[in-house]
Amino acid sequence: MTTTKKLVLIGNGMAGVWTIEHLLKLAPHAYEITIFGAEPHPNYNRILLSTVLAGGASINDIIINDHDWYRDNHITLYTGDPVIRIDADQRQVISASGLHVDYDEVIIATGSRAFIPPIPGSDKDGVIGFRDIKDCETMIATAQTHRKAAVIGGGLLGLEAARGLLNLGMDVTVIHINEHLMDRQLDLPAGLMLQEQLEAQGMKFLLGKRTVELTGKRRVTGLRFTDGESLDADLVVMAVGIRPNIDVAQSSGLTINRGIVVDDHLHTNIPHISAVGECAEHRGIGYGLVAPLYEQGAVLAKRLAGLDTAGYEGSVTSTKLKVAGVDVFSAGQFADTPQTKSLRMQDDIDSIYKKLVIQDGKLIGAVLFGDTSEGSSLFSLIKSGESIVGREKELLTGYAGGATAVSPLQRLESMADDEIVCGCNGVSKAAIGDAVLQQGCHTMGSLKACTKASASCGGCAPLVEGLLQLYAGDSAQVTVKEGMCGCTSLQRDEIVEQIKTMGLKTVKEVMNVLEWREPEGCSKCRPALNYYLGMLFPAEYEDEKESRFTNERYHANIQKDGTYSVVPRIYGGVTSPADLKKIANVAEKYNVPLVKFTGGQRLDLLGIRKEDLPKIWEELDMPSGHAYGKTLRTVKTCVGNTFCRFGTQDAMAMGIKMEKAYERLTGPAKIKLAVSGCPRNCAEATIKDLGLVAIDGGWELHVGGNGGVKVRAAELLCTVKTEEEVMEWSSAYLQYYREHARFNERTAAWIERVGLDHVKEALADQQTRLELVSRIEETLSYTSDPWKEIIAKDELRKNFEPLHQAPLTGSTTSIY
Ligand SMILES: Cc1cc2nc3c(=O)[nH]c(=O)nc-3n(C[C@H](O)[C@H](O)[C@H](O)COP(=O)(O)OP(=O)(O)OC[C@H]3O[C@@H](n4cnc5c(N)ncnc54)[C@H](O)[C@@H]3O)c2cc1C
Ligand SMILES: NC(=O)c1ccc[n+]([C@@H]2O[C@H](COP(=O)([O-])OP(=O)(O)OC[C@H]3O[C@@H](n4cnc5c(N)ncnc54)[C@H](O)[C@@H]3O)[C@@H](O)[C@H]2O)c1
Ligand code: SF4
Ligand code: FES
Repeated sequence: MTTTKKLVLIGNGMAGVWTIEHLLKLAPHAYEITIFGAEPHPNYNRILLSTVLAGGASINDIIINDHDWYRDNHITLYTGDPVIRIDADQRQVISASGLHVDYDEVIIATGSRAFIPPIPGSDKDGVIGFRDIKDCETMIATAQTHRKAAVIGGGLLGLEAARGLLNLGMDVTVIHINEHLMDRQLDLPAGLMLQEQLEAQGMKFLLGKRTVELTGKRRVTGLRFTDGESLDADLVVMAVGIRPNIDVAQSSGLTINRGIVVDDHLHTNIPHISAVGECAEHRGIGYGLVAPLYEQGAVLAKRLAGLDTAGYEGSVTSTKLKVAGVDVFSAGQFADTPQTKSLRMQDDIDSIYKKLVIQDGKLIGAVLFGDTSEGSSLFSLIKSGESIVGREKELLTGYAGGATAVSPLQRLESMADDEIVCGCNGVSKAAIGDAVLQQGCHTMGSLKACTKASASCGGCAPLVEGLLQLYAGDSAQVTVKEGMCGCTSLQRDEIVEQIKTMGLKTVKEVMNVLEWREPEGCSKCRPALNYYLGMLFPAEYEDEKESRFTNERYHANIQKDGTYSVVPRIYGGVTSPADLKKIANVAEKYNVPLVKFTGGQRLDLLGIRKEDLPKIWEELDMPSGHAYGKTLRTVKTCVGNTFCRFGTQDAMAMGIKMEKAYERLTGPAKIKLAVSGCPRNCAEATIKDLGLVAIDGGWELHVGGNGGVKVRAAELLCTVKTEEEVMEWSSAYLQYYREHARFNERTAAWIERVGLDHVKEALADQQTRLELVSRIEETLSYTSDPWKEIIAKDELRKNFEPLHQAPLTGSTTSIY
């Protein structure tokens, strides 16, 4: 007869208890289990403390296993009683309260604690880390009585803490030692984009700053920095990294380096004592994210269950910042080395950045900002180590589709059953398969409720969705794709309809009333709602600057080195000596590094510092060219019949008339126009959103063209005789597009989707056209020149002052 062995787990946290859960599945009756926890709570999801702080969940919501679970599984739980020592000779675990518990096997899973750097004053009241429920409760309580918070450390934890404190109504400044945020996960361009988006949410930053003292008597009142500057603060949250909890191991004679040294089977140097989680160090690495810890736990559980296991060989990690409204993803090695090659794509209009790091033909790292939809498939590629030769660029643009050697479906099929799909919640492929096939979960919602997959950071949602489709086939009801983003399942037309019928007037109101899943929305839905509201209520709606992308907030295009470009409006591409002189004078005075003609026949001044923008606009005294926004950009013209012997109409005059009529017009996406004086079409009018081509005795209106990534020839909408008719049809078409396209949808994609016949039909009736004309005219009547507005208002000018500007280049140094 075999006797049940005694297993003691030290540490009631995420890695340890997950190992026990796994063990119970593999060998339910093999051990009599005792768990010691230093905290007074049952096992909870530490990851979701950020969500609790941000107001998105309660403490109860984040409990993984309540007291009943321990009881049902015959586990003895001692909470609030830390273990102080293991007596390996006596095979006993000794707790602070004096308990001695016998063991056959013991697991140390004591995790980490927040690193509190030895800055003078860091022991004052009001200085805390962010690690457990207690810290979270302290922050929530402090926000009720105090206002100013400082977070030291601009990493994942610091930024999630800062977002939570903002939600609690505090004025929050993040102090970061390096020149860009999340320097352990992101490169400079992504770090800068992140900073811009968080600033727009109200977060303040002091970058490249080292704190030397926390001031105040008993309670902290402020911080002092090496450069002599200071900052007031009633609460200081330290988020500068973690240190493994090794006290028990130290007092028990285990081998310790930075963490408790373990081999591939999670053995320590003393028999029958294993370690798992953040307290363990495997092959010189201590992990600070749950996915690798669960992989360790799976190996340990198998070994303790007496099953063969190949051992743990280390993990590639991926992270996703859990801040609503910001999409950031980083996996593997993001920094360049002499052995690596990288591909980058930067879209400053929509604030999207992608970087792939490649070594020996394999993907070894990726950084995504703004559009993280490819995150999980890139991460799978990094983990699989398969060759990506020949499809690197498709992977970067996200158009890999059929070009991949292994299709996404094949990759999902070839995943091992015990591979973790949702790192945050330790959900394996097999668990998802079970939920779909055995428990009938055929929607993302039911799958989430059943397995918790995708319920934390959301980074695994595309992978979970792929598996849902793999297992459920045609009966999968994938709802996430239906909405305009993951925050809602409503489609664009439903949202616009609801805004109209319910008279919703602000982005916040729309999100509240239409029950957004993410209370703050995300970088996809916020700008979209802002546009729809402005389009529907041009007279009353106050544009929400924080919902706009960087370029539109600063009315200039941000460049890859953090400087801006300025493009003044030159109607129809026709300029004058006086305007050219103004541009030349400004370029000379401000040492503008580059002056260049754009593809749209304008002059672009590149390399301008943010703080110089208002002065330059003032001195130029020209209207904004809106080269940065989802607006009318340019009307390109040929010389037409004024000079050209082939010309049949005055293309320049027509182009200038149109540009004056529609300048400052906002749209779902940018809008480009052109006018050619004859069918030779020198202004390339047939690859524009709206292009006029002159013919004998009239004009052809071509629509839905595009000369960008996916070239599309425009289609003929109509042929008209007079300039008045040109303006009537143009206005009606542009307004119809404004009212019906999805946010971010260029006319080319829109017409491709709805069909030219639909547009022709919609505009066929003159009465309808005139109503559209009157609506576009009303909208245009409320617009004003943004540069002039900023020049005139001190409070707007202030936004351009170099407040806490990080140096734009330089090396990253670190820490402690
Ligand atoms: C706010 C926050 C957000 C996070 N977000 C993410 C995320 O989005 N994604 C991600 O992958 N990771 C995230 N992490 C990190 C993740 O929570 C940790 O990697 C994970 O919790 C580590 O698990 P662990 O079991 O090793 O340690 P823990 O979960 O810390 O558990 C260790 C437990 O042991 C207890 N203990 C310590 N000493 C003793 C002792 N002597 N006796 C008894 N008990 C003891 C501790 O009190 C603790 O309860 C986040 C962390 C925080 C703080
Ligand atoms: N979404 C997520 O995945 C998530 C969220 C929260 C926490 N975590 C995990 O929790 C752990 C702790 O997170 P973290 O952000 O503290 O660690 P981190 O090491 O990722 O970041 C700490 C940051 O603080 C900066 N720093 C260091 N010393 C500083 C100083 N004296 N002054 C100002 N800045 C300083 C560093 O440059 C670094 O960027 C990590 O393991 C992290 O992976 C993950
Ligand atoms: S499009 Fe015709 S009118 Fe215009 S420049 Fe070319 S040839 Fe001349
Ligand atoms: S990986 Fe974070 S929720 Fe699944």
